[in-house]
Amino acid sequence: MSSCIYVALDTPDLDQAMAIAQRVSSHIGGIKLGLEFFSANGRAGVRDMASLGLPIFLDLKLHDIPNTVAKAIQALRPLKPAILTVHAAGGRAMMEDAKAAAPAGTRVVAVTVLTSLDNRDLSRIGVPDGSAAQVERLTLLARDAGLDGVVCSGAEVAAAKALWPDGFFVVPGVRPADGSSGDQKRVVTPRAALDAGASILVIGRPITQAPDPDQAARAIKATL
Ligand SMILES: O=c1ccn([C@@H]2O[C@H](COP(=O)(O)O)[C@@H](O)[C@H]2O)c(=O)[nH]1
Repeated sequence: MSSCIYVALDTPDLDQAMAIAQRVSSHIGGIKLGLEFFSANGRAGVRDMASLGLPIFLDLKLHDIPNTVAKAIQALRPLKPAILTVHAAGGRAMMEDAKAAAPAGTRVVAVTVLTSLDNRDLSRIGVPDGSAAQVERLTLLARDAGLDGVVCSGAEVAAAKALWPDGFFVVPGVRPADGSSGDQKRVVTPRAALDAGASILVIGRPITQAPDPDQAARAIKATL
């Protein structure tokens, strides 16, 4: 059975990303490449990673005016990523244009509230009523814009899924019970995220920074 774990390969080093992906490939369902990897390696690097045969989640979190986001996605079309992210805060028109520009078969999902933010951070950027309310608002906006799903923390995924039962829910900020949270502020365990309704789990440092990434991925998978 395919794994719901997407490993986040947050490194500028293509060889390192390739080596980790190969080591953990039997425990994961896909590879997540973000800004760090893409800024260093571009579309050619994404193609190299895709040669491993696993689905590619291109997590660029696009957030700009609708025309700019649509043109950026058109430039990414040849890569045919399985999943692509935009920020829901870019607004409904931006999300509609993002979906229209994406290749058929690519899930476009909207980041609601970054898992590195807590309610104090949100209050400082003009969101006084907390992450739960903001995730619900932006989930409805993403649904109405025709996207495929959202990114939220495991603490909000059950409520988001109740609003959008057939949505696709990406949950980062996932940590094994004994794991360090680092810069993540809204964290849950892999098992709790899945039980709450996550479609896929994004897991980076708990696997990539472990002394033995293969063993770490295997141990996390065993809890699911
Ligand atoms: O709200 C969000 C959206 C995306 N991410 C990304 O997920 C991984 C998490 O990495 P860890 O090392 O497991 O913390 C990372 O690539 C982020 O860019 C997120 O964490 N939160």
